[in-house]
Amino acid sequence: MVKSHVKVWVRTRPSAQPFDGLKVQADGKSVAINFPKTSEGGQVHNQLEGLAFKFDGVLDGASQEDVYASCANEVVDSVLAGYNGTMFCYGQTGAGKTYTMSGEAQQYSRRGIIARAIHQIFQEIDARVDRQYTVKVSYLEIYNEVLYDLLADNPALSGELHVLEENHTTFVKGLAVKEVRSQEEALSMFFQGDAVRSISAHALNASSTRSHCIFTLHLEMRPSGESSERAVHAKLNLVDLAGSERTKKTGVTGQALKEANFINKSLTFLEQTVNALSRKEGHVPFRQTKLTSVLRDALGGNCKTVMVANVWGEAAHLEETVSTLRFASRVKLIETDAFVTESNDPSLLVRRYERQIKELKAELAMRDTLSGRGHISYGDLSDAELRELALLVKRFLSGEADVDELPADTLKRVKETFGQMQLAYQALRSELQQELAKEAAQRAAGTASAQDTASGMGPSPADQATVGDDDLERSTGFHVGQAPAGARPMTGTRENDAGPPGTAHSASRPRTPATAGSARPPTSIIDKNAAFLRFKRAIAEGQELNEEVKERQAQLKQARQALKGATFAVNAAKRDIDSLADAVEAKKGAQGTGDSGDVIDDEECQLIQSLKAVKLAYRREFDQVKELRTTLDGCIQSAADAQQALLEAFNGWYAANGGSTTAGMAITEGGADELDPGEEFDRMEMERIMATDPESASFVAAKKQIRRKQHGRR
Ligand SMILES: Nc1ncnc2c1ncn2[C@@H]1O[C@H](COP(=O)(O)OP(=O)(O)OP(=O)(O)O)[C@@H](O)[C@H]1O
Repeated sequence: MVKSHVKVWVRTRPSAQPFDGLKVQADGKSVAINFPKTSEGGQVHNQLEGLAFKFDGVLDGASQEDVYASCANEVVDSVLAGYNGTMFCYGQTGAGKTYTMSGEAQQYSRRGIIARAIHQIFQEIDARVDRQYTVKVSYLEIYNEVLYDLLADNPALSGELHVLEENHTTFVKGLAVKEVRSQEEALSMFFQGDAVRSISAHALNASSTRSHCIFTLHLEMRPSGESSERAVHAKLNLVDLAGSERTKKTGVTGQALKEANFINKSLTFLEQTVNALSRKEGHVPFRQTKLTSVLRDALGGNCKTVMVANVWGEAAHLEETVSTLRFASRVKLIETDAFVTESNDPSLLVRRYERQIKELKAELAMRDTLSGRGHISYGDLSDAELRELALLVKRFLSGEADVDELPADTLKRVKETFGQMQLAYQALRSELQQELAKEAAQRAAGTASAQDTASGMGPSPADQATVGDDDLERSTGFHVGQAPAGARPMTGTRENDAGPPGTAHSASRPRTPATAGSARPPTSIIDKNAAFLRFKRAIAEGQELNEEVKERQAQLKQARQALKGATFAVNAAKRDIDSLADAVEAKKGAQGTGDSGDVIDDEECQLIQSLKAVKLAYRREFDQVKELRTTLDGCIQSAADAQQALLEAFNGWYAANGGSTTAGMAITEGGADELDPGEEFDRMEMERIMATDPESASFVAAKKQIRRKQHGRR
């Protein structure tokens, strides 16, 4: 942070009738004013004979070039070094503020500070190959306490700007900040804005500017290339204030009087602000007016600031000159704290983080390989993996897979497993509710038409839907039991009520694998499972596809084993490397570090050669692990594809044979295949029991289980 006082320079406007009581001292920094005597020989000014002021410099009769070199050049250098800078011209109407800041547009030699600053900035940009710059410009006008954007397409309609405060700094919300790529572009922006500035003829100035204007150059600088995501931001505010005037003296009326009142009021607030700052008061009334709000940083914040006090050194303007110099001497007391503002470029930061993630993943993969976990993937599960997991969860729920088979290698897989369980649970609950409702409805209808049934007119018991079917139980792992009389489906607990449409894939919800998703309509799951069995066993297409599934699953198993073997070999090689490296170190230690340290004996030479060989073997094994990992991925996909093909073919066949393609189906991979004719008979028997005498279902089921165990023993 650089603490500095605001630098103040005084510039005198050339005059044909200079006031001889105004003297610039030999040091080039001080001004002395000797007040004239009244006709009666008294003092005109508060009984004072004179006043003396000292500034950073007095520019008397100085050319535009000299003015720039003396007081502007240094600020612009600071801005190019990353500090904010502000230059402002203050003085009475007609004292030469606009001439100093903007100059005379028609004459190049008389161009002002703005044009010269633009030139200096672009000259520096052209000369620096080690830095990249982005330059933007804005042009703000404060006229009668309203903010206007002089670079807006229609500046007259741009009065919707607001000064906002953020982190003790202010900015104008809505002000256009336009990028310029060359000196020409920046200058044409400046001229374009200048052309729409509020100018009107005045008694003291034929082309008086009736507003405060701030032309700002916004710079963003960073080292060339992509090496750094840090960027430095700096602003250069070039401010041309409207001129103060004594309206009684100038006799302005109408619009000019209104403008003068606004100008004087805002300059009075500026003076109050400067007074508070110079006296280091606790409260500084920045917010009293737009001007002080906008100049907040320049006056007491993060900025290097220079003021040019323009004076019109004629006897007629003595009072205004004294007032300007008094104000200037107070401004000189103000301290600012300038510091370089750095920010991070988000796009470059993202690239750096991506690089880091890649490196960390590689590191993790290496560690996993070394610890025998080379097959683990930390990324999102592919659709094939998701389908495989859904099948595994279903097998687990139906009791066909052991809990040890569930993945526990990464948190992602564990979470996904729970997600799949949640999906399966919701689907089952929905199906069961529907089955229960159907059953209850049928029972109610059965009571009502008992007469019809007795006379053989109702549906046969075997045709009725069942609850607690053994196959269902087997496929889900849940015991359904018996629906209580009068059971009704629960409301508001359907699968679809789990969330609004489209939320099923949100981060907090389990992802639905392509073959296992979608809400299921009330169709008999048992019938469809039985049909699936038939399709795989008795239908040629189903048999063929089922064989394919089995073959690919066998390949998958083989690929897993191969990967396991290769991982084991890598670990063995790593262990060999470690022990050989230890042996080499031990040998070196035993030989000591004398002059003969570079000479090695046969044994050490052999150890080193073995180490080299093992390292080579390790590299080979490691490459093989990588290759096998790719093969395994392919096998997972291929097995899932085969399963998918089987399901699709089955659905087609099922629909063609009168089944509903939307009916839910518990895929009992392998398990359902194991139903023998006896079990098939059991299942049919259970269906019949549930239809005729549901209360005996538990009894029958228990018997059946015993039968199954006996069958297993056989
Ligand atoms: N140093 C100077 N050298 C030559 N001409 C000057 C100088 N200073 C001012 N002038 C001339 O004086 C006139 C008034 O100057 P200018 O418009 O810059 O005053 P101002 O302080 O901006 O007034 P206002 O507040 O009314 O806008 C202009 O015609 C300008 O060319």
